[in-house]
Amino acid sequence: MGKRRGAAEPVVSDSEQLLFGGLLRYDTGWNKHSDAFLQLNFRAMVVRLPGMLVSSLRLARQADPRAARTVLAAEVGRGAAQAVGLLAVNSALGELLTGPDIAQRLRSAAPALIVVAAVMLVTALLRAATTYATGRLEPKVERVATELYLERAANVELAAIEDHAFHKLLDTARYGARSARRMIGFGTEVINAMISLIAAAGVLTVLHPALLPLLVTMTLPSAWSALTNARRRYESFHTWVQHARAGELISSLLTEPDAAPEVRVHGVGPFLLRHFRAMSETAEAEQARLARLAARTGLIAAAWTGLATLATYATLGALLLADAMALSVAGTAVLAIRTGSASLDTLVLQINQLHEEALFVGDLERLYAEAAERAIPTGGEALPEDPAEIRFENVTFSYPGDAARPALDDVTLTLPVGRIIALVGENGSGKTTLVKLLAGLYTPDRGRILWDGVDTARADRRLLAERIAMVAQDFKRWPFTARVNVAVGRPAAPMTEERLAASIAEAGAGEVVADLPRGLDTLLARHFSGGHELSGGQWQRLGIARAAYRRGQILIVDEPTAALDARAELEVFEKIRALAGSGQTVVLITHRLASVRHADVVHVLEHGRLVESGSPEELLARGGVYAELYALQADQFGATVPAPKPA
Ligand SMILES: Nc1ncnc2c1ncn2[C@@H]1O[C@H](COP(=O)(O)OP(=O)(O)OP(=O)(O)O)[C@@H](O)[C@H]1O
Repeated sequence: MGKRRGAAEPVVSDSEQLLFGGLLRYDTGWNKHSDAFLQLNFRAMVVRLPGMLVSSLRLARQADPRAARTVLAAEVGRGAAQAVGLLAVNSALGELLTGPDIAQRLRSAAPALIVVAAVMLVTALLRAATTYATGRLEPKVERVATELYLERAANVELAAIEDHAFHKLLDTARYGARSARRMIGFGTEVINAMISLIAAAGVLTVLHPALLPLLVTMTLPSAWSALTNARRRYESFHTWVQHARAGELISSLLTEPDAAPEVRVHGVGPFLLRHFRAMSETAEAEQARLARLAARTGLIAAAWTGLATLATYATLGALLLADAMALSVAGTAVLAIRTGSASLDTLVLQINQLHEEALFVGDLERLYAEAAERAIPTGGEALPEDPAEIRFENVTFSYPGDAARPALDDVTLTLPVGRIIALVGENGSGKTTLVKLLAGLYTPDRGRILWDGVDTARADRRLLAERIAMVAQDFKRWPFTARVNVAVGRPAAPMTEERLAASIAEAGAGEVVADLPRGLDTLLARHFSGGHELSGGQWQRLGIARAAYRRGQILIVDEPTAALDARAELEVFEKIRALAGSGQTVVLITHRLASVRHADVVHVLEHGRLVESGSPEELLARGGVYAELYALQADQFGATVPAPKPA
């Protein structure tokens, strides 16, 4: 489809430009998405109807097969009952309107009236059954769909999570689970309305063949208006989803504990609030645009319906004038047209709602598919049980969208197992990227990472992760108890007090835990009642305890002492040395070169390239980058303290 006429170029608001560096809206124009899911025309909707009904039924069966069967049976029953009811009413009317004696007419109509009463009773019972079963079914459907969503999302590669396009899909698909829930209700209504409409249409056709097309003509305008508005809403939702996320981000920054100190000291509150208002106003303008268009479409549809109604009654009048229809039949026809058009209206509205929800469920299904494509692969070769070394061979890696500046550029180095290996280099030189590749969080664009002879690209990624314990620079401070914060290092292992105590002792975190008001059961989230907050250094020790609890073959510690005081720093390095003494491989990233002197091997990185390798002594003697950085730090301590000025 071509670009829609009159679609103005979006204007970047000042807040979008200043805070986010540009437009936050996606171009979801019809020019870009010619997929079937965006083709919201009447034909496409009708063609997709069976598929939509089947997909909601499938979800329902997956969630609760018994409830699904009850709903289906009750709805089919209800539709059939309505058809029988309509025929009975028709026959009762026929008996009542013909014949000379009113008592005789009433007697003749009695059986049909009894059927009408019975049908009403059955309908009420079936409606109760549907209400109960749907009530049971809906939350389960939402849960099943949400679980699938979360499970798939948690299983994708880190690169997918960092990819903004995938994130957009995550955002939009989030609404799919709720839509799946709502589809159940709309699906049952559609089935019901369809069956009752068939009954009404049948009666009308029997009365006069011209009446059915007239009925359809009367209903078309509202169908068109509902569809047009649904398409606009859906398109707008997709365009604005990132903008909406940014608005939520700003509002959460105003309330979240991490930002609270700066919000207060730097007076960031009014600044954020101003931009929150500006962004909300931009979004409100879009809502106003949609409302304006909806009002206009509604008016056009109403005019069209008015004309069609006029045409219908004119036709009836003409049929009467031409003696082509009896007056009693015309009366029944008016009744049938009114009920028929009401039920057709309902049907169109329900199909439209079902279709709108199905679009969001479609997003969810696309997420399932894309997440499966970008999932961490399962299976693969086993890694050697006791490798002698891990080797990076000509490894090059660029972050997505930044291919011109590789974060690692043709790096070849060896990590001897059972030793302390230090990675050194200035900010942004690629140290963290290197350990992320080692941990299998990313895979090299070129080159290989070999465990003895086995290329990790072919290895089972889950087995690789099994071997790694990592204290990342920004390790997660889980808002749970201290116990969980340690044991989450290996959640699959049974949580024993011995293992916890040993890891805490290994990390030198005993004092931190002892100082907590409820020991390991203290909740480490200030914003919950009974919650407690730790200092940066105390958190760091818990982070190291978590890595110790994991008992991985390779321990990666990225800046382990950044938040530690001088004494604690010494202690942590002692612990790390002891770990290496017990055969553990430690890959250490640190800027404190004094602590590096206990490493067995030091690799120095610069702009993503390996520039030096060797023991600390060798590197000092060589007088290269390492020696220069070392001298810079040593100088700071060597500088004489200025003598106090005489009073
Ligand atoms: N998730 C990411 N997405 C895109 N680029 C990234 C990402 N992480 C790091 N980079 C870029 O890769 C380069 C290397 O970063 P890396 O974090 O590996 O450096 P580092 O040596 O660990 O730095 P530091 O000493 O500051 O921790 C930098 O230019 C950085 O901007």
